[in-house]
Amino acid sequence: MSGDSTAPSAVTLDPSREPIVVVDDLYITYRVYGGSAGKGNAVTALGRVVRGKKRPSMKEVRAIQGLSFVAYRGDAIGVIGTNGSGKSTLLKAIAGLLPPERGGVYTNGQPSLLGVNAALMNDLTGERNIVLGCLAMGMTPEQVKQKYDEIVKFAGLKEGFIQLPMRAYSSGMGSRLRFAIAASKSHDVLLIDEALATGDAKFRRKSAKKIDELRGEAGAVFLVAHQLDSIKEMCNRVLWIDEGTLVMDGDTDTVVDAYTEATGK
Ligand SMILES: Nc1ncnc2c1ncn2[C@@H]1O[C@H](COP(=O)(O)OP(=O)(O)OP(=O)(O)O)[C@@H](O)[C@H]1O
Repeated sequence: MSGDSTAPSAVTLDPSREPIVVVDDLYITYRVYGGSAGKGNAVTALGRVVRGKKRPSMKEVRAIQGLSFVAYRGDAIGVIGTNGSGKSTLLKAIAGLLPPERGGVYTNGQPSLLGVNAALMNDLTGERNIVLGCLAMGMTPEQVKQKYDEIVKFAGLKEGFIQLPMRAYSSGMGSRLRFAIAASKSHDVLLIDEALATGDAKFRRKSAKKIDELRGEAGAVFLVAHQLDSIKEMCNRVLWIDEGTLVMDGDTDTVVDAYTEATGK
């Protein structure tokens, strides 16, 4: 190392393993425009341009600040950190949903983000959501038919609920169905953001087993969860991030123990 504090944090590759995700000196910044100049719609913006006024005040939130690591085939990586440390931002960046300010994310294959707000339609029945969700993941109608029963069984909803609109589901039921849909297909890179948080202990055990299977077929799995138990059950490796920087990257027990000691959680 040169000792230059602005030098990018380098990624080191293990040549004996297949890299699936490379995050290289990644910076993500959100820009939030202040409210003092009125709402930011097109009319007010045009008015400002006509009157030669400046843009409303803008605040930058540096959510990820120079993060680097490599995920290899078969890795199940837990991402931990306190509220606002940048976990969800990192997953969205890996999914390609946020442009890097600097640095880059390279994935070998298609990333799929399964989040608490994964796009299921509240007014449609569970049944319709399964069909639409599977089609959206690229399955053919024939494949959807083959997978349908397995998804319903895995979600394990109470009798009859699959025919009800999803707005009648509890948050736990919704997250079970979301997970069941996502897990019905193997993914190159599967990103799970708190989607299992509302499941009960039995469902979490079932999910842990499923994630293990997916790890076998998938490239890599990432899991953001506040319950360290889920991370311990499901992950072989953990990234601890704080204020958008990497505090520790290592095997699950070592990192979770260090995190618990540092934060008292
Ligand atoms: N859409 C957004 N616009 C502006 N700032 C944002 C946006 N989303 C997140 N942030 C900010 O970016 C930082 C990281 O947020 P992020 O949601 O990634 O954290 P997190 O670790 O997932 O938090 P939590 O554990 O509370 O879910 C925080 O300071 C947050 O306020």
